[in-house]
Amino acid sequence: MSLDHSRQTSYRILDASANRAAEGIRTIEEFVRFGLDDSQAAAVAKELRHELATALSRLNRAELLAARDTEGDVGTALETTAEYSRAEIADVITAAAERVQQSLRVLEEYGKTVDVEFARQIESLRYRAYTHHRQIELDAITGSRKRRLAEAVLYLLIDCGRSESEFIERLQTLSHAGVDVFQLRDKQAHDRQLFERAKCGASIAKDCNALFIVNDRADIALAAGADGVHVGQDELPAAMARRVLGSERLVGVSTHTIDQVHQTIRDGADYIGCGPTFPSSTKSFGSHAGTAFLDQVHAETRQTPRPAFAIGGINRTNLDQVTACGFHRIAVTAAINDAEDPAAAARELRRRLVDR
Ligand SMILES: Cc1ncc(COP(=O)(O)OP(=O)(O)O)c(N)n1
Ligand SMILES: Cc1ncsc1CCOP(=O)(O)O
Ligand SMILES: [Mg+2]
Repeated sequence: MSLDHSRQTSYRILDASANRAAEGIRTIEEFVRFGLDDSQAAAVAKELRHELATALSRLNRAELLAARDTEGDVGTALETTAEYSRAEIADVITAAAERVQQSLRVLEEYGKTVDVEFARQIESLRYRAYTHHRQIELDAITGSRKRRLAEAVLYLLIDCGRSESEFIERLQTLSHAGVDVFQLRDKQAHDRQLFERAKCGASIAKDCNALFIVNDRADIALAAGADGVHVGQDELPAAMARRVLGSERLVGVSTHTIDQVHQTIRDGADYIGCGPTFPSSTKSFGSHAGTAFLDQVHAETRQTPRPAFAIGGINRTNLDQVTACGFHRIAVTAAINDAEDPAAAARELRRRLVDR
């Protein structure tokens, strides 16, 4: 092969692979943006696209275009049946992620014959794309809400607040301080106010990468676009809440006995609240399930993993008793909302839940 022909072959391969990589990255970016509504992941996806464009700008575009010969490409007629079998979005993402990895690898290898620095940039992009796309593939398969729930340790119950602006500020401050899940629980608020706050809270929480759950009301959770609902033992059964919300959103259920835990898991709840653990200034109870219940849940639910949040009177003073039961997820109201510095309280609780 003459030198000229060899260079033209490299450019022809680079041109085709660059297009495939860009298409694959864009396919995944669209899912992150419109399917996951995940602003952080969308920003990373956009960065990857720009990194590819920056690396490609090192190549001579005129040479790339001159080398392009789609009509003469013997590979265009070869299509596999697999290319047309995409039963679910997860299949689309898997195929796109594989396409990106393969085409970046091709760019890297043939790029070495043209510009070593280009090959280096592509290699670093390939690693970044691998990590990013792996997470998105997981999200597509398991659902991003479930993944974020699985990672959550600090869950805060909040009311509607004095005003919408105060509510927004509280959500933003506390999510930055480490609250993973917010639950709108306001027994005094009218439906309209609950709906308005739920709508606003769901949108703010999404931007902050936190989950937003509505207490008791599956209808309001759905109408407001919240991430899920939390129901108690005397409220809508989990299966009915699921019917209202569908499989994409989360259903959490309060449990006070081990039988309820087993039943709740059978009913398909995504997480459980376990308590009341200690006397609470937020809600009064005739009796408390206590830490003995937490011990029992921890011992019996290791085989059926569902995130379990201890609730009821938990604060910085008694937290160690909760973690000693093997619980590293808590749901609180007063410990954060009534603290002199709620953000500092959230940061401390989070640190102690994570540092084991
Ligand atoms: C996370 C979490 N766990 C338990 C509860 C209590 O729910 P419920 O028993 O329905 O009581 P109310 O909150 O409705 O008074 C919860 N809200 N969140
Ligand atoms: C709603 C609820 N259900 C069981 S305990 C509780 C209140 C939780 O708030 P606090 O953390 O202030 O006890
Ligand atoms: Mg309830």
